[in-house]
Amino acid sequence: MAEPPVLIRQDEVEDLLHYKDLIPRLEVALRKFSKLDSAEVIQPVRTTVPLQKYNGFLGLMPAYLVHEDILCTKLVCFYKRESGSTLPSTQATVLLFDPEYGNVKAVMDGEVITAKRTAAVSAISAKLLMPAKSDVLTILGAGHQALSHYNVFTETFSFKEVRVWSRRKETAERFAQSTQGHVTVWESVEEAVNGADVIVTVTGASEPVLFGQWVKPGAHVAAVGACRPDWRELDDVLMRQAEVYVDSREGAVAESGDIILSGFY
Ligand SMILES: NC(=O)C1=CN([C@@H]2O[C@H](COP(=O)(O)OP(=O)(O)OC[C@H]3O[C@@H](n4cnc5c(N)ncnc54)[C@H](O)[C@@H]3O)[C@@H](O)[C@H]2O)C=CC1
Ligand SMILES: O=C(O)C1=NCCCC1
Repeated sequence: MAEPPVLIRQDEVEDLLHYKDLIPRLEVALRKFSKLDSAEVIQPVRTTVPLQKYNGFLGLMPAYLVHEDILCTKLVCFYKRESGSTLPSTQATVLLFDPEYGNVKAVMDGEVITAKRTAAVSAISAKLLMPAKSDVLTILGAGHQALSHYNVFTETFSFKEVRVWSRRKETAERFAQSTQGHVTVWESVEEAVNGADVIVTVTGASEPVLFGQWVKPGAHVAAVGACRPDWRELDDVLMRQAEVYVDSREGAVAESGDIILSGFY
């Protein structure tokens, strides 16, 4: 009989998962995953189960890395919360399987994995695509992803200025007080992104918050928040003037509201 699974708690994942290890591993995995007809990473577009009563979704995200023989799945519930709600917007668990026997070997907290994996991928995109001289980073949104993006972007790059905007100024101020380095708080998106070289959008918005007319030509936008077909963060002008890179075309056209609703595809 198989051993019962190991349980890896959130604080343990936090201690074990470091960007210096995560980024190179993700670069390798993304390179394989993004290949057309990749046979090395089997990762179907996730299945989502609507939780209409709670304004949320359950996402099932299985993946198999063939050569490494790693079989796992993330199970994530995510919600659109009212402003000021104290309920979590994301809850995630990652299961690691023994691919030969099919038993679960480890049950891991997925909160930190979600925060760090997502931010690390944005940092990889910036490494490849941001202007060579990037001094100003603007983060739109001030939640969990904002913090993980702040951490990895300041650990990986040398920005002269980091700005934050959130729809409630107090939330942005709280965020700025929680960071290691200095962050300036801005009251409007237009001002916050004026002259920014890199913009990270990590809001729970359903309508565009970032408009193309405000974005400096050549700036890099890491668009993270609008991960449902009817959610948006970027307007049509920005989508039309941008060169768009995605990890998975299949996933993007099924799930990205910015791509689908702008008619980009
Ligand atoms: N693409 C991906 O792989 C991932 C996407 N996400 C998405 O990223 C977004 C942020 O996630 P978390 O930071 O974990 O959430 P969070 O709840 O911790 O923070 C959300 C932030 O967005 C702001 N916000 C909410 N509604 C807004 C609106 N209508 N307009 C402007 N700002 C609004 C909130 O005030 C808060 O600052 C969510 O939409 C989440 O679903 C999260 C994880 C992974
Ligand atoms: O990990 C992801 O991918 C998530 N997508 C939607 C929001 C929750 C996490």
